[in-house]
Amino acid sequence: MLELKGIGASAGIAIAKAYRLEEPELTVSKTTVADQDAEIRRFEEAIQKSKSELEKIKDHAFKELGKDKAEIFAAHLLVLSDPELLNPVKDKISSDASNAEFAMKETADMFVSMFESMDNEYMKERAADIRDVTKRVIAHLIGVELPNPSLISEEVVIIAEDLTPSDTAQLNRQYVLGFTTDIGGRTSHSAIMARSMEIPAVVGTKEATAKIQNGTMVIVDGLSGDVIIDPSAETIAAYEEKKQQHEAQKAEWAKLVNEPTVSKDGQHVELAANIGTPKDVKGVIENGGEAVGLYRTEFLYMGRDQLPTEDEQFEAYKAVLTNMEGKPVVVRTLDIGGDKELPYLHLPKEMNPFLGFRAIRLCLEEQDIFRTQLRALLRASVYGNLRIMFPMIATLDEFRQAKAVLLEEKAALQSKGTVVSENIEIGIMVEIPSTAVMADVFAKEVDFFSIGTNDLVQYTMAADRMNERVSYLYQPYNPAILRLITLVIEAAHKEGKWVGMCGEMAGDPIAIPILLGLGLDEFSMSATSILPARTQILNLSKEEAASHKEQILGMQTTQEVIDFVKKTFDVK
Ligand SMILES: C=C(OP(=O)(O)O)C(=O)O
Ligand SMILES: [Mg+2]
Repeated sequence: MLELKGIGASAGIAIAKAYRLEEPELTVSKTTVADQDAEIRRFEEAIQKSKSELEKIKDHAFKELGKDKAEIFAAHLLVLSDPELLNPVKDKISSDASNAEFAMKETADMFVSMFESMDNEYMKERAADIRDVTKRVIAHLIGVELPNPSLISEEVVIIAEDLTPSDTAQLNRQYVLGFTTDIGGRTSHSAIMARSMEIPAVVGTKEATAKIQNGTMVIVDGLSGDVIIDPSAETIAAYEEKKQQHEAQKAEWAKLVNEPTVSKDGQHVELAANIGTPKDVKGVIENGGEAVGLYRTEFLYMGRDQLPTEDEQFEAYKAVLTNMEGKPVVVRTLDIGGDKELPYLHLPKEMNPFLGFRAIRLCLEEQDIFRTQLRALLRASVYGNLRIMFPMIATLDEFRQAKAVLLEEKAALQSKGTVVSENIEIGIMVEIPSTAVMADVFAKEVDFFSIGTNDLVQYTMAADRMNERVSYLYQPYNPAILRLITLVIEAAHKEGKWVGMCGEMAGDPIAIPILLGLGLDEFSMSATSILPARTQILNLSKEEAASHKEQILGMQTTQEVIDFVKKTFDVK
């Protein structure tokens, strides 16, 4: 039995066999074959096996994830039937007496570099398809198994170096009971996805892949951040018990689903949820969310091979607004970049993607993408209470430009007779320190702020939110962060505007008493954090929390803040 310590990223306990999700080694080298005909047959068999595997994946994707995702695999199947790719491979085997894997790789590399150098989106996508299927064929030829999380059909815990947000979105909740990764932090997007999918997860263990073999029994404790490898029968029994306690606790919280969030001294605050897809609304309702405080629309653009159309987006936004039945829904415009990539945009690799061409910066430059999204939002606005929010605003000028584009699209729609709501609030994320510092200036022009502490902390502390080696610097309760938050809340209230927070800090039991005392109006968090947060706020007095404001803001270190909150507000 061995124990690893990581970061509890999604509450709950999973006990199951390990399933290692890794990119296998697929290097090939050239050898000379004596029987070229036999080698060609071996190649054809590998193609057949790859095809039947892809057929299965395609059917599964169609059932579980819909037509769009299934089409990716249909395109892969077409590549595997294309004589323009297959014949040169066979020719190479015959003429050079080359081994099949080497011939396949050489031929595929030639097509990939040819297609990639063309200034044509379609051809670039075909290059990506060829790269993908080549991996599969070579894996068959050299006898290596490619992992495929969507084909898992028994209960497992996934072990990976890292999971991309779209890997996470494709996990089958029925069989994937939990996951653990070497890298990542609580605010990496795979962790955020895990919380919205309610899959227990521990990230940033540094050595899960080095220490855990396929098939080993593993316990993932997303509450404490512990991962137990090859546990004894007693340990399993103890964790089964802890799991049941957690379930019982959840049942207690569930009694507050329809209660308002009112502090002990009668002050109401709004508890909202962060969502990534329209399907997440069900979890918001089940967990008693009073609003959607952040709809991360970028997930609509991910895990596919082209941009979503205006109509597809309209349907998604309409579904969220309709299902929230008039409760507020803050939709954030496309925030791509950082750890959220869109391969089909073919953006050049950057040295510092979190500081690069992303979010509103990209939208103001690639206005077709931005305007399509805004039109879809404006058309959907009549189905509920829509609020539009721009991400990563660093300057007032960016906000003004984004708002001007929105108003232009609104006027254009109205001139064509489309009805658009007149009550759409327009706000911004505060996740860049310059914007927090200038909040008094912004407050005169925006309708609301939502503080994105996931990024605000990383930019203020200069500590990458994904990098577990600097996670000691990732300090949401650092007085520097608390002072920035205070600047924003005070500036907004002076102008009669409201302030929310949609970074993970909003659902954190240590942060909640501080934020309540600072006057935060709306707390937006993973849906599963809402009921514990409500329970906590029902037992806090806002006035008393506010009475500690100056003292907390005057503290010198993060630890001082933590110790004070734990003692004063009885937080575990
Ligand atoms: C909510 C935020 O946005 P994201 O986590 O999507 O970057 C944030 O930065 O706090
Ligand atoms: Mg952010």
